[in-house]
Amino acid sequence: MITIVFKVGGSVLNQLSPKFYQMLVRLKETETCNPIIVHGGGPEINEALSKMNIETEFVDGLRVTTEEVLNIAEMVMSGTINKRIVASIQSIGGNALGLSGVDGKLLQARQIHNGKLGLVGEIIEVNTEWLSIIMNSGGIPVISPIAIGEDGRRYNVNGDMAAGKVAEAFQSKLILVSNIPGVIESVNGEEMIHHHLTKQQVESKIDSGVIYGGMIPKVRSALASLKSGVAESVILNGLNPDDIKNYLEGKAVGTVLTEREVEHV
Ligand SMILES: Nc1ncnc2c1ncn2[C@@H]1O[C@H](COP(=O)(O)OP(=O)(O)O)[C@@H](O)[C@H]1O
Ligand SMILES: CC(=O)N[C@@H](CCC(=O)OP(=O)(O)O)C(=O)O
Repeated sequence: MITIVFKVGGSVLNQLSPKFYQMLVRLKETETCNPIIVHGGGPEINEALSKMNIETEFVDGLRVTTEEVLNIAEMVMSGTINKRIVASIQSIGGNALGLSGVDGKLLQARQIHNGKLGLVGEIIEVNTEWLSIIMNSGGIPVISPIAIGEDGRRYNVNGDMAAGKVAEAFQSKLILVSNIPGVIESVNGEEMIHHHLTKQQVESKIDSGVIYGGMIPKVRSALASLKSGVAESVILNGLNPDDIKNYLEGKAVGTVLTEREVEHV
């Protein structure tokens, strides 16, 4: 059975309709695919930090992470958010197992940018054995992107980047579920969605500022995972559950990312 990695962004987590989880449970029950959820939690981490009067800063969509910030990110993502998703799936009869990248060394990371962003990591290895055991036992893994280093330290990893690496490890499709209908650009005062973007187009839209903030790690990790054999990556609107259904039925929704130009876009 094929695996599909669903990255659920913090932007959309609390607004997802029960239909979303029902669809995942149905995909699993009908043996259409093995879903894996990797989630984020940026807005809730911001909220927790602000309540504690801790300032936070992002560089190209990545949070500068001190030990203090890491502890809060872990509390929010591996604790509250992860268990909330697991409970949502369980409440509709699904069987979910919530873990962070630290558990069972599920996600091994190393520090990036020579530590300039603090305890921010990138995934170097995914423990597919543990994940396969969960999936083969009927479970839906729900993963929080706090990872563990070979040095034994925990690292904060952007959710999109973690999801891209999990998709890469399983050579699976990657569906990035966010609160926008895809990559949007304002042309002559009107907003349009790019239904298809290549690597080259993405880089030029980052340079020109059309793609900014949290969309940067999203598009970059989607493209990076493609290089390693992932069939396709797509950015979809989780606020419209039909988007995902339509996408799985082969209809043109959201923004599909490919290495190069393809026909039928
Ligand atoms: N060209 C773009 N099209 C759509 N959204 C964009 C674009 N560039 C930047 N963004 C921003 O990226 C956000 C999605 O990234 P992020 O907030 O990290 O989402 P998530 O929490 O779902 O991972 C959008 O809400 C929007 O503010
Ligand atoms: C290093 C880094 O930036 N980590 C992210 C992890 C959460 C995340 O990615 O959340 P979204 O998916 O909601 O954006 C952060 O601390 O916000």
